Amino acid sequence: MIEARKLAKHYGEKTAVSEVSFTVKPGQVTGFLGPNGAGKSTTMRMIVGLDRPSSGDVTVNGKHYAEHKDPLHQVGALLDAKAVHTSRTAYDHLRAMAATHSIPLKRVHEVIEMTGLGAVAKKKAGGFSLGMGQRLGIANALLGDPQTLILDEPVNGLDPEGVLWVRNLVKYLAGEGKTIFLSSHLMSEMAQTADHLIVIGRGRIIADAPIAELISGNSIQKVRVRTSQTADLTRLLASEGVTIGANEPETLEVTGLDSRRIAQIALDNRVLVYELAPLNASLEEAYFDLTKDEVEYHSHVESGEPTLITEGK
Ligand SMILES: Nc1ncnc2c1ncn2[C@@H]1O[C@H](COP(=O)(O)OP(=O)(O)OP(=O)(O)O)[C@@H](O)[C@H]1O
Repeated sequence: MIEARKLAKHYGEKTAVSEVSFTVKPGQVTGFLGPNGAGKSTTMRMIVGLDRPSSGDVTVNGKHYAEHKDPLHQVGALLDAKAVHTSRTAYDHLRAMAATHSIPLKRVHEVIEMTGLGAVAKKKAGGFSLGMGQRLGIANALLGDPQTLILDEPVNGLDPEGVLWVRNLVKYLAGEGKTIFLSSHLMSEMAQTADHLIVIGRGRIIADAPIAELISGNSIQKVRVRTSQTADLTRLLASEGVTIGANEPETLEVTGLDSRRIAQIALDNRVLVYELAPLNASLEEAYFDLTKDEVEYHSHVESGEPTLITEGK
């Protein structure tokens, strides 16, 4: 369990995190989302004591990270996959970590096996690809079989098999009752992995809810209707005050009425409808809706050339 209370971090004039309060519960995967520069990494770093809060407080399993006598058994973190001795082999890195935390060598072999590092374990970490570096970072986080796992962008650089492996791993660990807190910019991946989401924008929490609730509450539900009588149906639905889009022949996308009501109107007026499909809103839509005013760095592509502009600084 991670509990943040009015947690804040300022760098001079810059507020990276502004008095955030949230709880990350055991037994589920909690995703941490937000635009670039929103404060995700800073928050995660404060949880494990790598950054000192300017004010407020955060505890893991009831204590500040530094107060735990067995920190690696309490919290495993992947915050920067490049934070390894480049001249050490993966095996030596994990072995040194285990030796300094009274973790048996057997566990080193276990995490190497679990993370698929077997073939490269005796190679120097400095020569690792991004994906192999991520796997080593995850192996490191798992070393103490921690109750709480914090992963900043764990799937960054992983191949599709690796992405699937991380998804299954964190779901399995959550099922075992562990607390899992992970960030990712990959919306489709987050939608498939997380049970609960915390969304941060410009250092403030803008949503903290189960993923299904967040999607249904922050996106527009549409129904796709296929009919050869698009003109007739458009006229009939127009009187109901709906918004109708039409991007394909014989197809309408209706916003503002549910499929049952559309079916009833079509039946009452002898309009033949051969498909009626509620369109599932995506996490991406909900996310863009939630964060549209919170994005610090916008990409502009009017001229074909992306430009970075900074607001609010
Ligand atoms: N050491 C630092 N000194 C000054 N400003 C910092 C420092 N670390 C972070 N910041 C600023 O704090 C804000 C939050 O940064 P942070 O890295 O936590 O965001 P993030 O949500 O993790 O972003 P990203 O998705 O790009 O990784 C940013 O505006 C960043 O520039």
